[in-house]
Amino acid sequence: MAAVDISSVETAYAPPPLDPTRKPTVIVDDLHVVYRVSAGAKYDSSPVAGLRRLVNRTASPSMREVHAVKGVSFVAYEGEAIGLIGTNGSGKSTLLRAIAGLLPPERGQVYAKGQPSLLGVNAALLNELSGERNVVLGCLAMGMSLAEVRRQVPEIIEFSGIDDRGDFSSLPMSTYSSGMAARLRFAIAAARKHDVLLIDEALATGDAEFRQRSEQRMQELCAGAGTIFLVSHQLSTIRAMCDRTLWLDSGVLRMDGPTDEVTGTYMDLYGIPR
Ligand SMILES: Nc1ncnc2c1ncn2[C@@H]1O[C@H](COP(=O)(O)OP(=O)(O)OP(=O)(O)O)[C@@H](O)[C@H]1O
Repeated sequence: MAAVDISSVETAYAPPPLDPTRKPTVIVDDLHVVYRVSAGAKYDSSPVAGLRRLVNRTASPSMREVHAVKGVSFVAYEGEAIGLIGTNGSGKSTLLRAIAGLLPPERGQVYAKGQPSLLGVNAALLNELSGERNVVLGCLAMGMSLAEVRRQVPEIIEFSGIDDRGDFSSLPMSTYSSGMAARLRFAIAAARKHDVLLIDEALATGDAEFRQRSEQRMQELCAGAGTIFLVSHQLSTIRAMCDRTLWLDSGVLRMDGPTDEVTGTYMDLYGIPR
């Protein structure tokens, strides 16, 4: 994507005021996330090499820092569906992982109601197990009882639509297309009520019909007082599903506001036709 001058957005941006009448579900306060990676190409990161360095008291090779999220602050409320947009490497996935508690803040704080669930394209399902076994495992991992899981399995498989063209639920996940796997992941996650559900591009590989169904399910989750964060490069998906959008650029929160306004400014800046 061509370099653009973002300074006009920076100066125009003012964060939305806090709303004391609504219940917050996620508070992110001046969050900074830093990755540390070895700068040396020949760096041996194995435990044995680490122990050797410890015993010999040799210094670790130089580490490079990637400051992926820089001073992000916002408050999310019950019933909101919030889109996260930004170019590649702008820090969207890092922010979601920090909200899920999977990455420690370098500075600042994340406060969240309950345990936010991260539903990503890399969510841990086991390729060698059948779709149905993965549904059982996924539901148990989300804390459902076995009786509840047994009740829910047929409904989850039906919602995912993986059996629409044959009995795929009894086949190993390794035989699924990426779209089918994404549909199953979403169906599993959507089977439970979440206080905070974080979705990272999981819907991008689903077809139009499934996107419509998942949009409806997301609206139901929000109506049940949950908060949803959705990372997507598909601005049409964000516009269809989210009432509010955060725009990240190089780890900095550039805009936070109504989806139409934020995506409109983003599209104008990058010359994307509306
Ligand atoms: N595990 C990691 N180790 C080191 N740096 C990382 C790691 N993961 C991400 N980064 C860096 O952090 C920055 C933000 O990456 P992130 O994946 O959060 O961006 P993103 O907006 O989700 O990108 P995309 O749209 O391409 O998925 C990038 O500079 C990336 O190179």
